[in-house]
Amino acid sequence: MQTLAIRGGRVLRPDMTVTEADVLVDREGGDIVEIGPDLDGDETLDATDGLVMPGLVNAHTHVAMTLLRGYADDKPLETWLREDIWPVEAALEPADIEAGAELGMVEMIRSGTTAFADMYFEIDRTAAAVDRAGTRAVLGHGAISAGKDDEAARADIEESVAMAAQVDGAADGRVSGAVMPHSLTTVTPELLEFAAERAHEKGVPVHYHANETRDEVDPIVDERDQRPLAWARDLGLCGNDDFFAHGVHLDDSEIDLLAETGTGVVHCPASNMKLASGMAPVQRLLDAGATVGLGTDGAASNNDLDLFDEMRDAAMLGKLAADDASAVAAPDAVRMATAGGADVLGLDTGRLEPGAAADIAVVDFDAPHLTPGHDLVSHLAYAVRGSDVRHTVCDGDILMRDREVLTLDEEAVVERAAERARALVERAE
Ligand SMILES: N[C@@H](CCSC[C@H]1O[C@@H](n2cnc3c(=O)[nH]cnc32)[C@H](O)[C@@H]1O)C(=O)O
Ligand SMILES: [Zn+2]
Repeated sequence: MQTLAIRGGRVLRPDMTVTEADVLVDREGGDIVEIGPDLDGDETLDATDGLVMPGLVNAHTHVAMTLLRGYADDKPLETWLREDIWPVEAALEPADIEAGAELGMVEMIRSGTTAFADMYFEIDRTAAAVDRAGTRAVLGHGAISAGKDDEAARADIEESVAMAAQVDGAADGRVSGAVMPHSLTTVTPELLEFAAERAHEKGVPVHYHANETRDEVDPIVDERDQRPLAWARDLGLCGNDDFFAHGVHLDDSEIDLLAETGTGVVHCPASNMKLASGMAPVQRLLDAGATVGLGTDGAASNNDLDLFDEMRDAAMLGKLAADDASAVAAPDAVRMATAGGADVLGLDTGRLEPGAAADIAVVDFDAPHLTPGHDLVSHLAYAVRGSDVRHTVCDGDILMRDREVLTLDEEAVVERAAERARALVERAE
C-alpha cells in the first residue's frame, strides 16, 4: 500500500469538533486509513498551522460558464437567461466546454473543492477535464423543451439519458452520470415524467432547477392548484437519489415532502441574491431533516466557484430569511458544504473518517484574517477564503501542493479559457 500522511495539523471531525491529529491515506485505494497521532506515510503533506477538512462539495454548478463570468450581470433570471446567456450559449463549441471546465477545475482545486455536480452541454468534454484535473463529479446534459418542437424536445431528454450512461464511471470511476431536465417550467410535464422514468430505469439520479423564482412557482400553483414539488413528486422527480437546485420559494408542505422523500436540495445563496430570486428557508429545511447541500450555480451568476464564499452567504442569508441571528450557524454552513453536499450527491466524501474517500482540503490558518483562531469552524464559515487552501487531495491523489496545482498547467488553462471566451462572444454577436 502506497500511503500519504497529512501531518502536523488539526482535523475537522464529522461532528464539527477539531482535534490535533494526522491523517493517513491509502493512495491506491483512494480512502482514509487512519486518523490519529504520529502517522507516517510514504509521502507527506505538511499541515502545520493548518486545518485538515473534507474536500468541499459544490452540489450545483454549470462549470463551463466560467467563460461567461461577467458577461451579463445585474438582471433578473428570465431576462438574463433569455436575452444574454442562451443566445451566447448557442454559439458554444465542444472545445469551449473543455476550456471553461478546466478553468473551473483550477478554480475549484485552488479553493478546496474536490467534487461537484454539473448541468451543461457536451458533458463528455467536462468528463475529460475532470479526468485530467483529478476531481470528482456528477455530470448531466441539461435538456430543455422551451423553444423546441415536441420531437426535438424529446430527443434532448434522450440525449441526457444517453450522455448519463456514457459518462458514468469515467475518470477511473470519479465521474457518475445523471439525467438533468433543466427545470419544472422549461421542460414539458410529459418530458419531465419521461426523464424521471428513464433515469430510474438506468439507476441514475434526476437533477433539475426548481422553485428558484416566484415567476416559476406561481404559474404552477395557478394552473395545477398544487405546490411545484408536490407536482414534481407525482411526476417521479423526488426520489431519494434525486436532487434539485434552489428551492428558494418553498412552503411547509414542500419542506416536509423533501424531508420525507430524501430529495436533495442544493442551496445557491450567491446566485439567489445576485438574481434577486429570494431567500431560501434553509433553517426550516435543516430543522425538518432535509438533505441540504451548497452550490455556487454557474460563475455567470455568482461570480466565482469559491464555496467558502458560499458558506458565508448561506449563513448570512439564512439568518435574514429566518429573522434570527442564531439560524444557519457556522457548523450548519460547513456541514452543508461538506457532508450535506456529499449526501445530496450520494458520494462517500464530505466526512473525514477511516474508510471514507480521501477527498481532503488543508486550510492554512497562518494568516492575519484568520487570527486569533478562537473557533476554527467559525473561521471556516465566516473568515476563510478559497485562497487560504494550501493543499487539495482527491481520491488519494494530490491535486494541489503548497498552492501549486499539480494536475493541470494553470497558466495554459487560464490563457486558453480567456482566448476561447473572447472568440465565443465574437461569434455570438
Ligand atoms: N440543452 C440545454 C442546455 C441546458 S444546460 C443548463 C442551463 O442552465 C442555465 N442556467 C444557469 N444558471 C441558471 C439558473 O440559476 N437557473 C436556471 N438556469 C440556469 C445555463 O445557462 C444553461 O443554459 C439547451 O439546449 O439550452
Ligand atoms: Zn443552475
